Amino acid sequence: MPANTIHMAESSDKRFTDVVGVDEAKAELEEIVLYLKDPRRFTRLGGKLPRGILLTGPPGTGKTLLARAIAGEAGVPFFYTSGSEFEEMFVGVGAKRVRDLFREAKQRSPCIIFIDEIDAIGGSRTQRDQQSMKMTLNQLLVEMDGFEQNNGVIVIAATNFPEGLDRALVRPGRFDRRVSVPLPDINGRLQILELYSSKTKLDKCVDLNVVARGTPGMSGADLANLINQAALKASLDGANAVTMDTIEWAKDKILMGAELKNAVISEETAKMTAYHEGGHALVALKTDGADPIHKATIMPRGHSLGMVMQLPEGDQKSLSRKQMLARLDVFMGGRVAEELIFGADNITSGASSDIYQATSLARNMVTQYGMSSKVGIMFHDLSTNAVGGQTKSKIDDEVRLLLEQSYERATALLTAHRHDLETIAAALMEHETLSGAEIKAILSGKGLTNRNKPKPGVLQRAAAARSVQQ
Ligand SMILES: Nc1ncnc2c1ncn2[C@@H]1O[C@H](COP(=O)(O)OP(=O)(O)OP(=O)(O)O)[C@@H](O)[C@H]1O
Ligand SMILES: [Zn+2]
Repeated sequence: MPANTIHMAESSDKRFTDVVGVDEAKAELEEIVLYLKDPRRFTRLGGKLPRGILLTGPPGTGKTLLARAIAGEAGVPFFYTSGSEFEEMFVGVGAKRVRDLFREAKQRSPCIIFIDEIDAIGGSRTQRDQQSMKMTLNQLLVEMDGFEQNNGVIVIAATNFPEGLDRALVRPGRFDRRVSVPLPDINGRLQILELYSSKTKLDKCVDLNVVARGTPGMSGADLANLINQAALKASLDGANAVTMDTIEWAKDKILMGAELKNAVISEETAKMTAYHEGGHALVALKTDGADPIHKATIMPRGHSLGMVMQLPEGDQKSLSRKQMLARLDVFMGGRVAEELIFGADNITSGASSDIYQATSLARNMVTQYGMSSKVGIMFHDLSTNAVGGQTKSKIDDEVRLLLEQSYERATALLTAHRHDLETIAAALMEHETLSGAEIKAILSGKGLTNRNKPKPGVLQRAAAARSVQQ
């Protein structure tokens, strides 16, 4: 096949309603649709557009689908390519392909060029032929630099590894708008499950809220697959509807097939994480000098099962001793909560990063900030041999003391407010993510007011209506 006929424009029948649970990304992309519908009018009215848009996020979260939906909404041609495709057939033709692609796209404008896995040409690793890749990448940069604002071609690229991209690609005037397409939260998962089960007959025992709660870490593609597998199994079994058991079966099947096994967490782990993060949050809330909580979450991300994010107030170039002690206490809060609720035998390794951070802070207090009377106001450089054995052990004693006292303060605090800890943990298990304000509202008994809780979808409402009737 001659290289210049390889790029065929598709017409997309996808719409924004086909992509759910990623509302923020959709909102950010809406103006692109307006632009594509009438590029000249848009720019005449003063609209400024990014040249290229980078969709970032884990596999299967709907990046390709979103790009197709933009084309569908705007009614413009969609050129699909993937980074690996440029090089895979004949090494060295990548640059020519890029040139051909853009030429064709300009002829069909307004239109969308979508480049999946852009890291395959724009990344630094895994390339067989560095020289050829560079030429491909350079050609892409040349094409993008040659764009005029109103020529009607929008380039959208997707990657799972934005960090690995060549700097030149993300410079202003190139892929200068980044839109994140994250794994869906509980509400998003519910919407995706509803979308894909709308054409499937569900038994009334199926509560998609429960399924959504039990599938953290799954992407949209996983959830679509979950419903599909369950429907297949039900029809093979000759059943006339998908039951909760069938869904459990499908979930196991998917988890076994994927590395997701670690990503999707068990109910038990979720509970442990909820108390752990709840412990951090409650100590932060009740300790004078601690930074305010931005949010707490038990959504797994990377290697972490959850986290509490704090927002330091103002611009903190230096911290007081009181603020440092508060930080130590907040670090301790996670482990202390685990121990308090589940017993000393059941504490987990989940606190290892907390312990590491607390220890480094305590050590800095002793060796760099002159905050230990026993060690004195003196800088000790532990990375050299300049610190004698006796001093070293004195330093260790002081660090240990700081950590132990902090552990005791956190234990006293969480023991006294155990009920609040349970309230936060329960709310985290229900909602996965809570803002600082929401945590305060829950503790003051106000509950969550204007939060878009997982709304009972059509199917649940129907199921609820059925169960009331019976
Ligand atoms: N948010 C979503 N809403 C509806 N369907 C989704 C969503 N996310 C994923 N899907 C389903 O999963 C399929 C795969 O998603 P898609 O190819 O768009 O993911 P991607 O983010 O481009 O993944 P990759 O990084 O692996 O290319 C879609 O065709 C769709 O069926
Ligand atoms: Zn922790």
